[in-house]
Amino acid sequence: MAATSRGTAPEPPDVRPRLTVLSGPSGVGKSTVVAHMRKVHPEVWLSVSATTRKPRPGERDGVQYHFVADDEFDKLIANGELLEWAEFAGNRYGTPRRAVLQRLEAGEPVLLEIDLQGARLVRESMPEAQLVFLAPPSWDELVRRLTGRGTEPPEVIERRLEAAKVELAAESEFDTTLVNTSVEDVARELLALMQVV
Ligand SMILES: Nc1nc2c(ncn2[C@@H]2O[C@H](COP(=O)(O)OP(=O)(O)O)[C@@H](O)[C@H]2O)c(=O)[nH]1
Ligand SMILES: Nc1ncnc2c1ncn2[C@@H]1O[C@H](COP(=O)(O)OP(=O)(O)O)[C@@H](O)[C@H]1O
Repeated sequence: MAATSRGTAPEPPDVRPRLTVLSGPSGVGKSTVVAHMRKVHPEVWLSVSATTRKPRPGERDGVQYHFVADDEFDKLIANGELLEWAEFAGNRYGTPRRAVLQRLEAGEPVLLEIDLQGARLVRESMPEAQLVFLAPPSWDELVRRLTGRGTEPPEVIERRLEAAKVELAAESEFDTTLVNTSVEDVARELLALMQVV
């Protein structure tokens, strides 16, 4: 043992709020869980992504997403303004870098709700992030939820179900799996993982 380390106190536990990444197949209930969590704990900060997807009815710019044109998204990438980005089912999605880093530096927990490719990129650039996988109770229930939401035409649902198969196969890459049977239970478990409660 090196002399300099003798008698030194053990490292204090790492109490820095961590970056938490929530991922899971389209239709599993990520947005529903996050909306419930924010209703119960409005102080929890959720990153608002930029996307080239068109808004769904009821979605507002700057709330669910920053809805941007293709060339604007190109600029965000070129200027290094995205922490990560990915193409998902024909649209691009990315996490604005500055806002996330500012919150983490201010000591606040941060939640990203992003796809599998984005989760992998975050793991590479920020290995201290915790990756949480939201799983459906069953494949049939996932199909029911995605179809029942009624926001996408059949060909888009088909594309998202193809992506879902890939996402489900990657569950073991995540630190924790939460099965979305009850929105309230999952939201509570997620808050506990984020050390909010
Ligand atoms: N990589 C990445 N994925 C994102 C980002 N924002 C949203 N996503 C993911 O993109 C996918 C499609 O999102 P969306 O079109 O809103 O559909 P929904 O999640 O099925 O309601 C989901 O898996 C989201 O988690 C982001 O900033 N980066
Ligand atoms: N625990 C749950 N039980 C039943 N239905 C759910 C549950 N969680 C979400 N849903 C429903 O499933 C559909 C997809 O949820 P959504 O939050 O849009 O998924 P995602 O954001 O993962 O694509 C919505 O119609 C939502 O109301």
